[in-house]
Amino acid sequence: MRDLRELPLDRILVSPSVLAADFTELAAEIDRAVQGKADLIHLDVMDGCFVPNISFGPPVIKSIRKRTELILDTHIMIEHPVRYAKAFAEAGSDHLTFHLECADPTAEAIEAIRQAGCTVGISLKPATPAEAVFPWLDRIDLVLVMTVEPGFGGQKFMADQMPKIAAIRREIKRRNLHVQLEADGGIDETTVIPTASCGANMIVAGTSVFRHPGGAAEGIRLLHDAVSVLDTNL
Ligand SMILES: O=C(CO)[C@@H](O)[C@H](O)COP(=O)(O)O
Repeated sequence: MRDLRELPLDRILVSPSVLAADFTELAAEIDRAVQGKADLIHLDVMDGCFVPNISFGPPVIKSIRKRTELILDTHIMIEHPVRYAKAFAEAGSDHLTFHLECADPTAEAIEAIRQAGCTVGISLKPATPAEAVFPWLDRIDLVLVMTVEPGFGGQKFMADQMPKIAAIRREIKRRNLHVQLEADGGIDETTVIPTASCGANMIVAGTSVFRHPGGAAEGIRLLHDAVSVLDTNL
């Protein structure tokens, strides 16, 4: 099963971001996340234009694809998703989340990603209000709320994004939509609590997983343990 639409909506899922992994042993890092019961693998693609950083692209994704059967949850922080959707799909991405703030028209980006055979997500930078994604909710599979400015791992969690997560959760519920609500940036076993309490059911974590002194599996376990006692009301 490699279809994001088949993942549960009523359970907290963890998507470790390989941006924080040790790239000299990427295969082993992926194995550790899989053994630690990651639900997906999060891939942060940065083009040096949409965000002031460059990470990796299709060749690295192609290598990761060989290592795991988990859904490759690919966050494309790029200006032109329309131009590159097919290349990411061919490399092995199952899901592509683009930014509402990118240079391409939103409808065209959604169409290009569907045409490429991937499920579709829209991400919002911290300054973009929740309401901006509402017109698109019935055409996508996932909303990604950034809890840091996109571009770098290891930043401080922005608690002021919690009302946005809560507002999007309310709208998904009100319209009874099948949409995953993901949060990303600065999430660890402490900050996951407000994030999940406000209604995010998919958690991206880089530093707290791949840089955990006890290893990636321990980082994932701590996130799951932290939310296991919550009444998340998803
Ligand atoms: O998309 C991004 C950054 O732009 C994130 O996926 C971060 O890379 C998450 O890393 P941590 O904040 O958990 O270190």
